[in-house]
Amino acid sequence: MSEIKVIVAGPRGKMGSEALKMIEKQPALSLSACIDRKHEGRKVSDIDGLPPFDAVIYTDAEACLRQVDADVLIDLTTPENGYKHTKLALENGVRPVVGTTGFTREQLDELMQLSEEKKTGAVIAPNFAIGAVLMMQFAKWAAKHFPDVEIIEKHHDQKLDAPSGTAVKTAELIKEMREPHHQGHTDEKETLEGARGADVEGMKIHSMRLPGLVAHQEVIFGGLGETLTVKHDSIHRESFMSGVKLATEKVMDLDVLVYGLEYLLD
Ligand SMILES: NC(=O)C1=CN([C@@H]2O[C@H](COP(=O)(O)OP(=O)(O)OC[C@H]3O[C@@H](n4cnc5c(N)ncnc54)[C@H](OP(=O)(O)O)[C@@H]3O)[C@@H](O)[C@H]2O)C=CC1
Ligand SMILES: O=C(O)C1=N[C@H](C(=O)O)C[C@H](O)C1
Repeated sequence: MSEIKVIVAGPRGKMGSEALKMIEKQPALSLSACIDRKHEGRKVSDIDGLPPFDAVIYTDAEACLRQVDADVLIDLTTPENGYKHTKLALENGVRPVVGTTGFTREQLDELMQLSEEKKTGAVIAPNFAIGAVLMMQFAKWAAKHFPDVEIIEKHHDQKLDAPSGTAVKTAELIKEMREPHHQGHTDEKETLEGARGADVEGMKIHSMRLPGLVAHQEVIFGGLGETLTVKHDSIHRESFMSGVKLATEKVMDLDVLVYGLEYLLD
């Protein structure tokens, strides 16, 4: 396999900096450039705490994606910027691998259509941790037998989007197995607004944000006289990196956008 040339957007972030460390360890990947909000024209190696790459930092994403010779854009930024970068990448023939969450359904549909039009593969994965992908698949399976379900996701307090991309994706997978229906007492009333969480066709999603947390989710199913809990914890962001690497390699063979790492697992 020839070397895959990568641009990373968000290199100073919690995930972006972890992605740079992963690229540094992979002989099959090379860093062509970074997209950041700061440090125009400087080398990555000039920035405190980042690995010693000679790759140059661009603050203008469009200029970067037009000018730099790259195969893949890894985006780990914010919902608004991640969407813009993904669109620009597709328009410039660079394959996006997107971990950024918080895109709307309309944005995802638009990006899928653009990817198809441009015949440029893309991966948008709300969670790159293999354990989290399995947790979502197990939850989908369980929903066939346990239609009453609530999702509790817990994250660090710097997270911008709620519910998490993982919780949204989990609810979408469960929806494929579960008929919409009300859960709980039909006369139930919230005496404090929001007490029952967000509602997706009757199932509930609860989002917790606290310092000290990384990324955690429980999917709790209730049946007659029993409950089943499917649970996943990322306790370090290196948990996401084997998935980022896999997506970066596999996107080279795609000509459509896939939403979820499960499509790339054997
Ligand atoms: N799919 C997955 O497995 C995972 C996804 N995520 C998602 O990844 C994203 C990043 O998460 P995380 O690393 O924790 O967040 P951070 O806030 O730590 O990092 C985001 C980085 O993006 C930078 N940034 C903001 N705007 C721009 C821009 N226009 N161009 C380039 N860089 C920009 C920020 O810079 P500054 O600090 O100066 O604002 C910051 O360095 C989130 O959407 C999160 O939900 C997180 C973990 C796993
Ligand atoms: O912001 C995070 O940290 C995470 N975001 C993703 C999400 O929204 O699901 C993935 C993981 O949960 C960590």
